[in-house]
Amino acid sequence: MPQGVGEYDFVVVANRLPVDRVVADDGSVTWRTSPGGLVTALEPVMRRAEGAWVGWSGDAGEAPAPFEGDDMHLVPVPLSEEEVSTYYEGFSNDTLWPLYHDVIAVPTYHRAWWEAYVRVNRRFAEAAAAQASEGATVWVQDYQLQLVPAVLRELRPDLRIGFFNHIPFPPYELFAQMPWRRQVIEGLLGADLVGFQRQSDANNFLRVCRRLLGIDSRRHRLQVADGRGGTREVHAAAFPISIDTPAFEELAARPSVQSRVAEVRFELGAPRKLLLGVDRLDYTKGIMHRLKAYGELLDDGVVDPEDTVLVQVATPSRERVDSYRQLRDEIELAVGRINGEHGTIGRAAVHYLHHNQPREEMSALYQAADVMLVTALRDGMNLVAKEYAASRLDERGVLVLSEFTGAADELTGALLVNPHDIVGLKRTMVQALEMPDKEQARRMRQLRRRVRTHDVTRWAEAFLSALDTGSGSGTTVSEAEQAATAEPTVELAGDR
Ligand SMILES: O=P(O)(O)OC[C@H]1O[C@H](O[C@H]2O[C@H](CO)[C@@H](O)[C@H](O)[C@H]2O)[C@H](O)[C@@H](O)[C@@H]1O
Ligand SMILES: O=c1ccn([C@@H]2O[C@H](COP(=O)(O)OP(=O)(O)O)[C@@H](O)[C@H]2O)c(=O)[nH]1
Repeated sequence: MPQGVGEYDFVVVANRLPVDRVVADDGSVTWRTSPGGLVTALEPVMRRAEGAWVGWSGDAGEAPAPFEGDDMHLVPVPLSEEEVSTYYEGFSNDTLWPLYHDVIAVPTYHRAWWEAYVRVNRRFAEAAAAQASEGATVWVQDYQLQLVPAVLRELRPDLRIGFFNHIPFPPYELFAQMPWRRQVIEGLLGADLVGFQRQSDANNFLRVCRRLLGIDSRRHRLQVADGRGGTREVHAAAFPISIDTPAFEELAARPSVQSRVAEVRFELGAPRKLLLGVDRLDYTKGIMHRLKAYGELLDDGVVDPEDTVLVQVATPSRERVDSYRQLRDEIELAVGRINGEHGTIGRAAVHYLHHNQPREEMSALYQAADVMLVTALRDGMNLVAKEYAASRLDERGVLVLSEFTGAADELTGALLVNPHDIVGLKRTMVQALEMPDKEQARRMRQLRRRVRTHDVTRWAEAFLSALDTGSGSGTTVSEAEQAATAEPTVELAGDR
C-alpha cells in the first residue's frame, strides 16, 4: 500500500491557491482571488473536476486548515516569513523568473535560497501525496515547484504525474548558468508528462536534457532511469493554455457590464480613441517600452491628447523584490512626465491604475478600448490578449501583440510587434489607431475564432488525456527540429 493515501483522484499542486487570505487590522479574515493568469485558467478547470488544490494562501505563518471553496477542496501549505523571502521572492522570483525570461533582469544565485526551494518543494510534494488516492492523477504547476514531480514519484510511485510550465523555458545557453541546473531537470523528469506553452519551450527543454544528462530522446519522448534498473518514458510537448471563453463572453454581455462600458468612456472625457494596457507590474511586460512609444507619439504631435487617452492598469506584484520596486518608480516617473507635458486640468494623457481590477471592470475596460497593447518582452502566454478577443462581442478593436508572448503563436489576427523596436512599435500603434472598421472586424473574427475553438477546457483535456494515455500528444516536436539541435552532452566537474 503506498504511503499517505488520500481520497482525491485528481490533485492540482500550484504555488498559490486560487484565493489569497487577507487578514485585516482587526484580525478578521477574508479571501480574495489570487493574482495572475495561472489562477484565471485553472480555476474553472478545477471547479468542474471536483479535485483537491494544494497551494500557499499568500500569507506567511501557520496555514489555515483545509476547507471547501467553489466546489474545490483547498489545502493550504504553510510558508514562514523567511520562506516567503527565500523560496518565493528569492529563488522563484529573483532567480528562476529572470533566468527563464531571457535574463531581462539579472538572476541572483544564492545557496540559501536554493536550500529553501528544495525544502518547500518537498513540503508541497508531501501535502499532495497526502491528498491523492491510489493511482490518482497529480498535476503540478509551474516553475516554483519543479522539484515536486521527482519527490512525489519517490513518495508515491503509484501516481500519474503531470507538470505544466506556465512561463517560457530558456535555451540551454541561459539555463546552463544555474548552479543547480541538473537537480532541476531531474526534478522535472519525475513527471510522466512535462507540458510547455510553446513548441520552442519544449524544444529548449529537450535540448537541455540531452546536453546536461545525455538522455536518449526520440522525438518528444525521453528515456529515463526508473530507479529499479529499468527505464521509463517521459513525454515533453507544447499545450498552449487558454481562457474560459464562454465565461468571458457571458460576462461581456451582462447589462451591468455593458452600461459600465459607456460609463468608462464618458468618465475618461469621451475620447475618440482609447488605448489600454493591463499587466501585473512586472519588467517582463514591457510597460516602459509602451510608455516610451506613446510619449514619443504625443511629443511628435502624431497623437493628439485632446482626443486620445491611454489607460494603463499595472497591478501590484512581488513588491518586496528590488527589481519590481525599481520598475514601479520608473513607470510612475514616466507617467508623471507624460501627464506633466501633455495633460491639462481635468484631462490626463495617461490614466494609471496601480490596483487590482475586478473581472467585471476588466471586461468593461476591454470592451471600451479601441486598441489593446500587449508589449511583453517575454511572456509564457499572456491571457489578457485572449481575454480581450473573447470580450469583443462587437467584433471591433485592435490587438497589438508582442511576438515574444506565447499568444503570438496563435493569435494571427493581431498586429505583431517587436517591443524593443520603438520606431516599429509607434508605427504599429498608429496603424491600430487608424485601422478601418472593416479590417478590425476581419481581424477580430479571426482572433475570436481561435479563443472559441481553443479554450481552457480544451487545453486541460488535451494535457490530461495525453497524461492518461501516455501519448504525449500536444503540439509535438518534429524530428527535423530534434536533429537540428543534436549536440554533445556537457560534462563539467561542478555538476555533482
Ligand atoms: O503568483 P504571483 O507571483 O503573484 O504571479 C502571478 C502568476 O504569474 C505567472 O503567470 C503565468 O501564467 C499565465 C497562465 O499560464 C501565463 O499566461 C503568463 O504568461 C505567465 O506569466 C506565473 O507563471 C504564475 O505562477 C503566477 O501565479
Ligand atoms: O487588475 C487586474 C489585472 C489582471 N487581471 C487578470 O490577471 C490575469 C493576467 O494573466 P496573464 O496571463 O496575462 O499574465 P500573468 O499576470 O499571469 O503573468 C488575467 O486573467 C487578467 O484578467 C485581473 O483580474 N485584474
